[in-house]
Amino acid sequence: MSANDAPRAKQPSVTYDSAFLKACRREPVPHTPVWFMRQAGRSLPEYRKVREGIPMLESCMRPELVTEITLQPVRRHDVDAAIYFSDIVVPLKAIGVDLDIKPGVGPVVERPIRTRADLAQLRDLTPEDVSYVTEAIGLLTRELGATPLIGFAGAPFTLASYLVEGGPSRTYENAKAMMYGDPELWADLLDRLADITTAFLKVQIEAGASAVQLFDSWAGALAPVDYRRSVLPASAKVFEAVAGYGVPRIHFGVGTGELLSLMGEAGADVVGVDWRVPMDEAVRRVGPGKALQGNLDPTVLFAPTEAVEAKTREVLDSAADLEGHIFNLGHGVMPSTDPDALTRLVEYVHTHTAR
Ligand SMILES: Cc1c2[nH]c(c1CCC(=O)O)Cc1[nH]c(c(CCC(=O)O)c1C)Cc1[nH]c(c(CCC(=O)O)c1C)Cc1[nH]c(c(C)c1CCC(=O)O)C2
Repeated sequence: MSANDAPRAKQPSVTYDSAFLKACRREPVPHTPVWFMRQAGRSLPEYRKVREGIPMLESCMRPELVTEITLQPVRRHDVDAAIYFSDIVVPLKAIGVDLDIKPGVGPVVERPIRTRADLAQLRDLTPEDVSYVTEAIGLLTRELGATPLIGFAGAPFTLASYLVEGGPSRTYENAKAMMYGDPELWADLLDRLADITTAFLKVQIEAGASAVQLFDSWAGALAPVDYRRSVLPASAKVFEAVAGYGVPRIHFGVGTGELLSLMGEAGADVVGVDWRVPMDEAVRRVGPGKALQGNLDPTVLFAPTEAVEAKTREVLDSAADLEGHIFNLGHGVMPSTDPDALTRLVEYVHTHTAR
């Protein structure tokens, strides 16, 4: 099936005119829309309460719990979009990869993928493998009404980094050794992950997600030449495969200042920017025709309110000439962030950009 034959998403028309989707489409907005990566999670006491005694991956498979956790930051902060509560390794778990999310560590893979034979761990993902996602998104879109829901998945490189290393890494030495030493195996691994990621995004869009974000969180570890040759083709395959749905596609990574133009080239409608590159410079690197998302340093929220406001002003000023700007942090909310600081930040952006 080519991208253009893709079934149309069950796009709830009530979300179409939201500030978030307008900004993604680079249309005029009533105010700059705001949401936060990792807005659902450990910064919220109500999250810690409902998660008590339930392991992370198990919580991702309970539709009522997923719905409640996804809605918590929307109720509390008045953000312009919800992000589906899950994790990038959920689709891998769903096809039977032996992995767990260890508190304070992150995803840990029992049998890391190092040889061609290890690829057998990765079969195709079917909607039945993640029926709880379809169910949760059905519940969520009803509750959310006019507030758009963002679906997401891990990009092939970031997923591969966990699968090859066996867990979080600072250097990605095993993944890079495969990329340089056995380019064919590497390309086959990323291609298989692209198909799994595509299937997972399609489930979310067909269930009612209004936009999707591809997290290539660790792509910043790569030089542009290696990103273009060994990573971009797999991410581009994902973006192309969901293009026909017409929902905005966001592409995000950390430390990707030198990759911004390539990340746009991969096929995104919106490029996420971390805090290291100001938005006016980011737009020059990405080029015309794409909206940008970002980019307040998440650690700024630990400073007094006046400092948060001054740094927020800087972001808004550097984004003032953008055609489409979605305000976000440059990476996820840190667990020890004061949730009230997030609520104040949303209100500040809304009032200072009201048109
Ligand atoms: C790299 C990555 C992962 N997971 C994710 C990424 C890409 C985003 C990024 O760059 O931060 C994506 C993710 N993970 C989670 C979300 C929820 C939705 C949201 O953004 O609000 C999203 C979008 C929940 C989660 N994912 C995880 C938690 C914490 C687990 C818990 O609450 O018990 C949550 C709320 C676990 C996880 N999962 C992962 C890590 C590094 C960790 C943290 C480990 C730790 O410090 O404990 C892998």
